[in-house]
Amino acid sequence: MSLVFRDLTKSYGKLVAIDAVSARFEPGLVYGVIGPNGAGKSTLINMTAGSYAVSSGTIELDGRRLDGRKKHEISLAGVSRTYQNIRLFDQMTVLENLEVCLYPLDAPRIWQEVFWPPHARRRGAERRRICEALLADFELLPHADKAAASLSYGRQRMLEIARALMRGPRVLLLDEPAAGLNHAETEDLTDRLRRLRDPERIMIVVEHDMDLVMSLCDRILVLHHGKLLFEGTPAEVQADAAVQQAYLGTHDDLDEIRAAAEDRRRQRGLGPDERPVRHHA
Ligand SMILES: Nc1ncnc2c1ncn2[C@@H]1O[C@H](COP(=O)(O)OP(=O)(O)OP(=O)(O)O)[C@@H](O)[C@H]1O
Repeated sequence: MSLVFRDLTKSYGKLVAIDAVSARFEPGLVYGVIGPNGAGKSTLINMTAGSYAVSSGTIELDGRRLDGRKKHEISLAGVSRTYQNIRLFDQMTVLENLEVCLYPLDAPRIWQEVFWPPHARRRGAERRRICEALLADFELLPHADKAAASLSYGRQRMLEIARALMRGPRVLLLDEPAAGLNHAETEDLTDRLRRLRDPERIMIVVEHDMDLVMSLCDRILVLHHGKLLFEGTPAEVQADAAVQQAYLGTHDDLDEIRAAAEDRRRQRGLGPDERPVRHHA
């Protein structure tokens, strides 16, 4: 099983946001996608998840085209995602936010639940058990019956990731999962994402937080103005002269990445991140 981009391109009018990107993703590995603001990272995620149409090129999973398919079809093919801006059902409970993911799977048998109450009760209990197990993994079980909107920002992020896992995705796309989290929450998130590594799963993480990317990912893709500038291990990315020169190596560019991370925190009404500055290059 692999996910393959071939000459993937996305244009918005005259702006080419993703420019002939080719890449292959293998299961069992965690991939980081980095690049300054506007490099095209979210566009890549949005095309893979079917939120944005592809302008040209192809996306294949297991040799089958994903591009051109509808969002729910791509989801059923095993692709799941989280969003840069958290998208939960705010008024629903934490548990209900997970439960809704199971209804489409139950849809073919839903008439049994309508006409046969004991079956509905049994299946309802089963759904609850599945959701509670996942909530326990994410330490959210004590909050199961609270409204999602009442959770702290960090817990909402965790709930969104838990929701993305509900159908056991083969491709998990995480768009800036650390955005707006403080230092301790980011470390906790990094540990959790490490535990989601699975021999059957491809994980792709778009992130500005270099500590998270460098410590979590097996391979990193560097995007620059929509083009794939470099792909390699964290050590290779940090050591590559071209990447250093074009992206990581200058303080201006590192400052640009940090400014983007701070920007995210400000957008979410959080204070500045006070962790010590660490240089990776
Ligand atoms: N729906 C859209 N319509 C028009 N232009 C868009 C749209 N979405 C993104 N763009 C543009 O495409 C380019 C790539 O944007 P994208 O959000 O993919 O970058 P990014 O690397 O994820 O940036 P950031 O780190 O700020 O999230 C940017 O110039 C952006 O303004």
